[in-house]
Formats: sequence, C-alpha cells, structure tokens
Amino acid sequence: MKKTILNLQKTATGYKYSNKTKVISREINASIDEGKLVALLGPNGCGKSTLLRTIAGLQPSLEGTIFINNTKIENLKGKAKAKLLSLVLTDRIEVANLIVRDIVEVGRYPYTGSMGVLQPKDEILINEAIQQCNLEDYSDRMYSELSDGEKQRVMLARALAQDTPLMMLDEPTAHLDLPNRVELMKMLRDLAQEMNKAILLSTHELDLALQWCDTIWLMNTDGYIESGFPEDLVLNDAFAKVFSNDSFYFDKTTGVFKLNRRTYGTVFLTGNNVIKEWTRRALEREGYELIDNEKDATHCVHIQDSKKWLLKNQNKKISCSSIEELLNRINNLNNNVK
Ligand SMILES: Nc1ncnc2c1ncn2[C@@H]1O[C@H](COP(=O)(O)OP(=O)(O)OP(=O)(O)O)[C@@H](O)[C@H]1O
Repeated sequence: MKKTILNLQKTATGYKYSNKTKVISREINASIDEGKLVALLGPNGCGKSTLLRTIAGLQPSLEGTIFINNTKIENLKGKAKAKLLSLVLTDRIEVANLIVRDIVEVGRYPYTGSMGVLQPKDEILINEAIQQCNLEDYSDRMYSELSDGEKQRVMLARALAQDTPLMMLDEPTAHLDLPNRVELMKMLRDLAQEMNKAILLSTHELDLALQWCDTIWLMNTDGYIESGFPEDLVLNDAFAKVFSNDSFYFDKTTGVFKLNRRTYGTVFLTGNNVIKEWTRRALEREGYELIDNEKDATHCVHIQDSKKWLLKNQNKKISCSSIEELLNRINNLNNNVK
C-alpha cells in the first residue's frame, strides 16, 4: 500500500494581524501519497501560494492540522523539517559569484554538520541531482549567467539534492517556453514515479496539469479545494465552475477555454481527423459552430485531402485549396449576415 506523505485535515490558511484575521482558505481535507504528482490549480489570488507556504511551515495555519510523514508540521523545526520537505519558489533568487554546483550543494545543508563539510554520500546525491536535471554541462557555469529555464532546473536540482519525500514547487513553469514546460512536467512525473516522491506544484497550466498529474487540487475563489482525478473534475463540471465566466467557458470535449460569442452559422464537417481538427479550430475562431447533423447545417465542408476542401452551400459547390481560402469563401457567402 502507498504511504501517505502529506495529509491536511480541516486546514485553514490566512493572515493574522494584531486586531483581525484574514482567512484565505478553509476546511481543506486533502492528502498526497508517495509516487504521486499533484497540481494545485485555481484563479489568481485564490490562495495557492499561501497554502504552499503554510504547508512548508513558513506561516502558521489558522486551523486544522498538517501532517508530513505522520508528523505535525508545527512540531518540525530547522534541519528536521528540511529533511522532509523542499520548496521551490517562483521568485528567482539572485546570487553573485556562485556556480551551479555550489547552489545544488546547498540542498545538502540539512545533512551536513556545523562546518558544512560534504561527505561522499552527499557528493553522490549532488551528482545524481545534476544529472537528473540535465545540468552536467552547466555545473561549473555562473548561476547568474543562466537563462530563466536553466535557473529553474538548478532550483529543482537543489530541491532534489535535499532528498525529501515531499517536494513542493510554486508555479515552476512560469518562466518557461512550451517545450521546457512540457519537459519539466515530464521530469516531475518521472521523479514522482521513479523516486517515489510526493510532488505538489501550483500552476496555471491547465492543459499540462490535465495531461501529466495524477490528482488535481482545484481551489475556487473562496479558497475551498476539490481534490480529484483530472478527468473526473472535467466531467463533473468542477473546472467549468471554477474558471468559466460571462466571456468564456470551459469546453469539456476539447479541454480548452472558448469565448462565448455570437455564431455566424453552422457547419457540418467530414474528412480526415487531423485536417478536420485544424479546420474545426479555424471555423470556431471565426464564429462558426460545428454540428453533427448535415440537414440543419448552413454549410457542409468535406475534406478530401490537405489541399482540397469541398464547400457545399445550397446549390453551390466550391473547391478550396487551404483553410484560409475555405474561411474566406464561407465568410463571403455569409457576408450579408456578418
Ligand atoms: N502577506 C500577506 N498579507 C495579507 N494578505 C496577503 C499576503 N500575501 C498574500 N495575501 C493575499 O492572499 C490572497 C491569496 O494570495 P496568494 O498569493 O496565495 O494567491 P495565489 O492563488 O497564489 O495567486 P496567483 O495565482 O496570482 O499567484 C490574495 O488576496 C492576496 O492578496
């Protein structure tokens, strides 16, 4: 059976001032088992960073109990806490005159004596962390001279060297381009599975979280969390409730957000699946709704190959050689309406 690494019971988070308390989240009951990658998702300002800081013990919880490896977080201090959890924050730390390896070595601080002398086992774990984060060619480079994506990998390597059962990352993909975002998510998933770590990351990358994470903690604007399997949260409309508004909605079929807007006509579309998908995107962007019933459609489009779209409208049959031409023709037919 999988061991539970993080367990939150009736946790409330927030900020205390001398004469008042500002509650951000309440009644959080959630847990993470070893080997699991969990995404904390929610709108701006709902309380994701506050929760991560509370779990890390950087600020006290207002109510409830947080257990890491069955130990209450408030009973953990200094090095004992640093052996159980590592935290990678969004803010880039700016350090002068340190090379990448120096920073990864900091991860071993909880295990070294008062003089900070590294033992052979520490060196092995530092080398492994550098390797796992693909930093072998960077280990002697100045940290301050790296790109944001490379700095992010260094921070992950430092957290890995810390060798904790729980790793937490606050918006780790924030400064990365798309290939690096995917690469990082894959790396975190591999780490969870191969090293049996419990990993909690906050993110705004809904599609990446849906693809790569075992569980999603979905936080709404009132700070309540619904925890579940990504696909279940899509199908039970939890995503739609948290993220949709008057301007756009969450489309369950495709898993993306779409603008609510007037439709200019309906299209019945047939043909090769890949070309159909890109044609669908263009049609929907232009304000056309795709329907399954040929009889009721304003336009019918049959895709013959990647250079031929056959547009049928009442008595007309028009052959188009690109999606751009298809859209121009449909818009021309619709001119009086649009
Ligand atoms: N030190 C603080 N004192 C008082 N309120 C704070 C403090 N830090 C954050 N807040 C408030 O707590 C709420 C939650 O902030 P938090 O940064 O946790 O949200 P978030 O979900 O991480 O947001 P984002 O997605 O924009 O990063 C916000 O209303 C914010 O203004």
